[in-house]
Amino acid sequence: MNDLQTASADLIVGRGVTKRYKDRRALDSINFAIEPGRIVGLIGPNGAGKTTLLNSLLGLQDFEGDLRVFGLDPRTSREQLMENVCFIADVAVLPRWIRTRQVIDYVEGVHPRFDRAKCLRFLDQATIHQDMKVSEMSKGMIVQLHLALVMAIDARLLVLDEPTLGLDILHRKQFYKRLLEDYFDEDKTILITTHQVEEVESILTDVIFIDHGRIALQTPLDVMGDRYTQVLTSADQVEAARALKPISEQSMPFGKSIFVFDGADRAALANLGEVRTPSVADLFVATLKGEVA
Ligand SMILES: Nc1ncnc2c1ncn2[C@@H]1O[C@H](COP(=O)(O)OP(=O)(O)OP(=O)(O)O)[C@@H](O)[C@H]1O
Repeated sequence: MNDLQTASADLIVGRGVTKRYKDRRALDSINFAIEPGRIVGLIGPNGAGKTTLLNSLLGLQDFEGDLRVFGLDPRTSREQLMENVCFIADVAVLPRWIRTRQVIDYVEGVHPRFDRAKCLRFLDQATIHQDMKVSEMSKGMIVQLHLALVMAIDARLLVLDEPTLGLDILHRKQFYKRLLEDYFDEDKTILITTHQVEEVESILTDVIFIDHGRIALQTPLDVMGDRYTQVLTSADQVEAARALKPISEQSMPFGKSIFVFDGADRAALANLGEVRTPSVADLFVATLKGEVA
């Protein structure tokens, strides 16, 4: 077994991970695991602990508990870890004065697995030339530049922290589509934090909901439909639905209500109204706030 293989099948494993700031716990003894070959959405409201968790697993800050990434402790093996990790913060951070060539020089200098020729091929496709300044690029071109940089790094773990902040919906969708089509394969794992659940959910294989420093839910999306059911009822079925102990309830116009159930029998729920699997966004709100978006 080489240094980057883990004893278990998991790429990242956290046990009792805690981060304290004086008397506040930004991470409160969390347990979680991420398998290789997955695209995981780390989703939580402001101040939930997303950035704290990313910083911990990237070795950027100290914490208590046990956290392994490729079997390595990020506190002591950050350098070795970074050979297989690519971390990109939001796409709006490039300084406007910088030229494409300078950005490429920088990434080449800091990342051992950056392939310059590959990056240039992606940029050619996007018709971004090397002397162009960021200030001369449209938002869409900046997205392409970021993608070219990301996709030219042969990292086994890609960590994206709010990658599309500041972009319009078309460019946000374009970013995720290309990431999925041109970058992702089963040897890679992508961890994305975002508030914009709707547009990322179509590419995710798993979600981790985090709130107040705790994991509220961790589930692969392909089993989510077996566990959670959303039902739209008319007014006369509301009491019957409540009796089945939904995890959330929301009133709708014309006396209708939307309920989300955890682990209830779908056939029984079908008698109450229109049944479907909740979206990730609906489930997120139901899990965290007890009402459906
Ligand atoms: N350096 C720090 N000193 C003190 N408290 C901090 C520090 N960094 C984060 N916190 C606190 O830890 C908690 C989690 O913060 P974190 O930045 O991880 O949240 P987040 O989920 O990334 O939020 P956002 O979506 O708003 O970026 C918050 O209550 C925050 O105030």
